[in-house]
Amino acid sequence: MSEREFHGQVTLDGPSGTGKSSVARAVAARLGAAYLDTGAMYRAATVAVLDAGVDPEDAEAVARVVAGARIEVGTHADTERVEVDGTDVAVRIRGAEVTRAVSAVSAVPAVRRQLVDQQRSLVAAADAVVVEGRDIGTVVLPDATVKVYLTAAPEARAQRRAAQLGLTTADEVAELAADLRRRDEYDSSRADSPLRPAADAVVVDSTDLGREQVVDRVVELARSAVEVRS
Ligand SMILES: Nc1ncnc2c1ncn2[C@@H]1O[C@H](COP(=O)(O)OP(=O)(O)OP(=O)(O)O)[C@@H](O)[C@H]1O
Ligand SMILES: Nc1ccn([C@H]2C[C@H](O)[C@@H](COP(=O)(O)O)O2)c(=O)n1
Repeated sequence: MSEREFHGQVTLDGPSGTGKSSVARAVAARLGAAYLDTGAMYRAATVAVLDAGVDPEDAEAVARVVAGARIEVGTHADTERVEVDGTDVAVRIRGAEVTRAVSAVSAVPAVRRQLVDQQRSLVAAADAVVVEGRDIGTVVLPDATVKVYLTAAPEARAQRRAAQLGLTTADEVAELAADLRRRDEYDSSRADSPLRPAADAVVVDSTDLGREQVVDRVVELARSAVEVRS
């Protein structure tokens, strides 16, 4: 099978900063597949909550605000489109204010139901798609063609994130590491759809792998899965 003949779904789940987005985009480009960043959807929902002046820990109010928000994301690997009620929030969703609040918003079951429905509709419209998040292999697409759970040592993740943001001091890296730990803990311990590998996921530890090596591994898994099925 050539890479471009892939039809199906590749899921990439894992903790924060393991390389899901960068790997998923590159895999989608190699496979000629659509790309869905579900974290961006929870981040967009968080923008709506913050703009409504609602406490992210107030589950009822959060659910009400998100139910009334129009959240739209693109599915092209080479461009990012994220809008809330027609406003472009692609840059804002990556800011510290949203990052601090997103775990609480994404733990609200009604928010998850709404966004999972939307994610499944977007996936259904694509012949081939790479989807990244926390619960894609376990909840959103339990019958996906290939499931990958990406991990990396916490120190490597903090260093990579620091390099990405241009932060250099030990204090800055320590702060990033603490934020990653806090989000992992929150995302893994919530009652609804906690972060965990699906039973049939292939675990890929990227601590000692370059990004391209991880991409090669995932593309190879996609190719093998289709060959085994055909
Ligand atoms: N194997 C790798 N080796 C070195 N750096 C990497 C590797 N994979 C990804 N990176 C870099 O690590 C940083 C974090 O990656 P990325 O944003 O893709 O992670 P993520 O899992 O999507 O994070 P989050 O869940 O917080 O959105 C980026 O700068 C990316 O280029
Ligand atoms: N399928 C998903 C995707 C994301 N989340 C939550 C948990 C994360 O902390 C947050 C932001 O995701 P990121 O952009 O860092 O990948 O959104 C989730 O619960 N389920």
